[in-house]
Amino acid sequence: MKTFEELFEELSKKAAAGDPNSGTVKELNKGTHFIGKKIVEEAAEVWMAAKFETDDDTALEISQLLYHLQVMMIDQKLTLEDIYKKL
Ligand SMILES: N=c1c2ncn([C@@H]3O[C@H](COP(=O)(O)OP(=O)(O)OP(=O)(O)O)[C@@H](O)[C@H]3O)c2ncn1[C@@H]1O[C@H](COP(=O)(O)O)[C@@H](O)[C@H]1O
Repeated sequence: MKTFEELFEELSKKAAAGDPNSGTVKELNKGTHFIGKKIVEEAAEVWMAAKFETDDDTALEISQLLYHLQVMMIDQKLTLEDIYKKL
């Protein structure tokens, strides 16, 4: 189990290191348009899981949406603080 902050730190380090085995690095290399499409896709999966699947399925889809949002934050060079200031 990991927190939102721990995941962001992990992804930021992988991005900085350019780890070739990292799915995050591969996704970042595909660019903003690709990441945006993943966010829209995962958001729809959250909606469908909430409507038709179990709580556990919905939690999984929400975790995946949060992951892709973090990838977009890194792509856009946004920090956690940048987001928290808006909450
Ligand atoms: N939390 C996640 C995470 N959530 C979602 N995903 C990615 O998002 C995809 C979502 O799965 P879906 O089945 O919905 O999507 P899909 O379209 O069927 O799958 P793809 O064709 O996109 O692979 C997964 O295949 C992963 O590629 C994630 N990839 C990585 N992480 C975590 O990120 C960290 C770094 O991962 P790496 O960069 O790969 O080392 C690790 O701690 C991982 O646990």
